[in-house]
Amino acid sequence: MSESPNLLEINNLGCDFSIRERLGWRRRVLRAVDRVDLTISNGDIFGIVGETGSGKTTLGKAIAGIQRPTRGAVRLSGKVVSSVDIRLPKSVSAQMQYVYQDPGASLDPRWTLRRSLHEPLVIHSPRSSASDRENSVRKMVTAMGLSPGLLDRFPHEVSGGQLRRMGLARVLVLAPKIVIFDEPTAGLDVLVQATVLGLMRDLLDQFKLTYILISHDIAVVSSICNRLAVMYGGNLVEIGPTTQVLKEPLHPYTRSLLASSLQIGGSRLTDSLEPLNTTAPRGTR
Ligand SMILES: Nc1ncnc2c1ncn2[C@@H]1O[C@H](COP(=O)(O)OP(=O)(O)OP(=O)(O)O)[C@@H](O)[C@H]1O
Repeated sequence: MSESPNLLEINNLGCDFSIRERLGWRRRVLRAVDRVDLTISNGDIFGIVGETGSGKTTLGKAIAGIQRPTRGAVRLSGKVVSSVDIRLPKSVSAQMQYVYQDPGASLDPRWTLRRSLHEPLVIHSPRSSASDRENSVRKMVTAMGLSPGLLDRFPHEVSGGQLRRMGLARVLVLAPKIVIFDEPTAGLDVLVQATVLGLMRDLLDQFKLTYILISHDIAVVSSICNRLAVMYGGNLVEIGPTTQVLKEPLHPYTRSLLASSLQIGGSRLTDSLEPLNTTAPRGTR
């Protein structure tokens, strides 16, 4: 079988939840994600933007294999890795990493940072030697701009920014192909946002990564992503190169998202209208 040119292909993906009616015990089906078709190429920084409850996190988790889809399939390099009846195998799950809003917060407060950073390698490469693991961990911590000396400390003994970087190091030490960031800059002030986005960019180049970036903030997504999808009510209503989506939004929801973002922080958004990759096709539904 010839290898697909797309790193990731998502076909007709859907995720339903069974939820209880407001009154009584009857249940109904909520289509959190429906009929999502997407292709992501090597090196893409692909943004998914939409309002709260539009299904961004559910979609991200379904792609990463954390949420089992109800319909459709996810293919990595042409091979089905997740569908209704296929659960992401361990060998593949290391290749697609999901990063929660603050990756530092997921580090165990009772463990030294060294133990937390070794742990994913112990799970995914159980035959690796302790010294090989230590080398990989030190290399990654250094790439994050941190001193390996910090590895002897506990989470409460480093700064918030250092902890966030340690959390990211824990994800990247597995050498994933695709990293899915869920709201990586939410709750940060604009200067720290810029630092986090700058670090993400550096790591992408250094480790040849591909990103999916989930955010409710179209200005943040536009500042770093070369392609953008707009999510509304569980559907991707618009997909295209970032510059085109910003300049010529096709869907009314995208237009209203842009209008409200321009009112809040217009200069940030217009700054990101610099030419990015405009060659990829776009569409709306
Ligand atoms: N485990 C679950 N059980 C039932 N409903 C769920 C579950 N997870 C999410 N939902 C619902 O699915 C819909 C999509 O949720 P999701 O978290 O994917 O949205 P989102 O766009 O990421 O929102 P936010 O920006 O607020 O994080 C929402 O209506 C949510 O209430």
